[in-house]
Amino acid sequence: MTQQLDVNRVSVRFGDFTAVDSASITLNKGEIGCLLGPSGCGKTTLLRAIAGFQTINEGQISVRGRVLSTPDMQVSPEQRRVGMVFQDFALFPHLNVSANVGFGLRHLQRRERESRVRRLLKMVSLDDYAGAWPHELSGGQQQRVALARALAPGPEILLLDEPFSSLDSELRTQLASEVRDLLKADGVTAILVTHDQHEAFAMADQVSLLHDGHIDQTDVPYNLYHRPANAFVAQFIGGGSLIDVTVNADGELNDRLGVLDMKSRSFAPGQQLRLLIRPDDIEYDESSAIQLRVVERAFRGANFLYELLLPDGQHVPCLAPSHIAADKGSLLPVRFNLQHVVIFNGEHQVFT
Ligand SMILES: Nc1ncnc2c1ncn2[C@@H]1O[C@H](COP(=O)(O)OP(=O)(O)OP(=O)(O)O)[C@@H](O)[C@H]1O
Repeated sequence: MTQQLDVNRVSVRFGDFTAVDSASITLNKGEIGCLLGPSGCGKTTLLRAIAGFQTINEGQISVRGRVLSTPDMQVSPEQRRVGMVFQDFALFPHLNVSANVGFGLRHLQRRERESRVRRLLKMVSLDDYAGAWPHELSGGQQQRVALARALAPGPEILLLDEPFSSLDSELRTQLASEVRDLLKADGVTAILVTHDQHEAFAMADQVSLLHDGHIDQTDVPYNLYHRPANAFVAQFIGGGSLIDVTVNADGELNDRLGVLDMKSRSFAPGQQLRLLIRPDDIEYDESSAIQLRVVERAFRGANFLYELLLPDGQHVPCLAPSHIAADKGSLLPVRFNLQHVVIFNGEHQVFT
């Protein structure tokens, strides 16, 4: 497979502060990557470096084998064949939909330009809106126009910077998977920046989770969830809690969790481990003898997300149907149902 993007050990510093720390990403042609992470982790800085708006202090960025950035050299953004879609649509308000999409195609003959614009509008299902003005379109439609405009010149790589964040959350995930289908159908290589894991999972083939400027893990969404490389990834993805546990004399973890057989995992009695508890690992069960006190609760529509207190003072999350409405301070009968046991020894996951 042809390698399209190669970001090789790139660092970006602002004075003494390292915003991106030796980040590496490779994408093959047609692959969709994602930079995911909390605010301030360096996502936008890295994307800007790939676009050519940001100088780098270490490493190298290449697209299709052509070196675009090193600490000593930087190809300008216009010469990179990189398309960009931003959060705020940024359509030209005085141009209609067709003219917006055709904006980067002015070098083409009129007939060729019109036919490419038609094809792109069809691709984003807006062929009936060619003559419409941006203000006549919904947010989702405007973002599809912005996407068609960015794709019009045939970029070698498309960069999407929080493209759906001004849309409401339901539309966001839906549009993310629609855009994925469009990019896949056209074989476009793309990188999405987002802090929303649902958007990341709906759209990307591989997700790089950034934390304080460095990439903690690059993986397919399934592995980020089920095989998190470290405690940060485990807690960021899926909103879990890591609790301290001790292996008992029989080689089991059995205190408040019900028995988990650790024998096959070669842990020594007395060994201290950390166990990842995700909200859906703890179920409401009115017949259970385990009763945990409610510390916090948040209404999530179909569910309540509870924070529960373990006898030793640690907190765990629990997702319960919203008809189970236990007040703060009351006891909730629960059962641990650990579908996928994720165990950490110190910072690192123990693969079992
Ligand atoms: N031009 C700059 N000068 C100094 N510091 C900067 C500059 N640009 C970004 N930073 C700092 O670098 C860090 C990373 O910023 P960046 O915008 O890349 O984060 P982000 O992950 O995209 O965050 P967000 O999701 O909030 O946009 C932040 O601490 C930010 O304050």
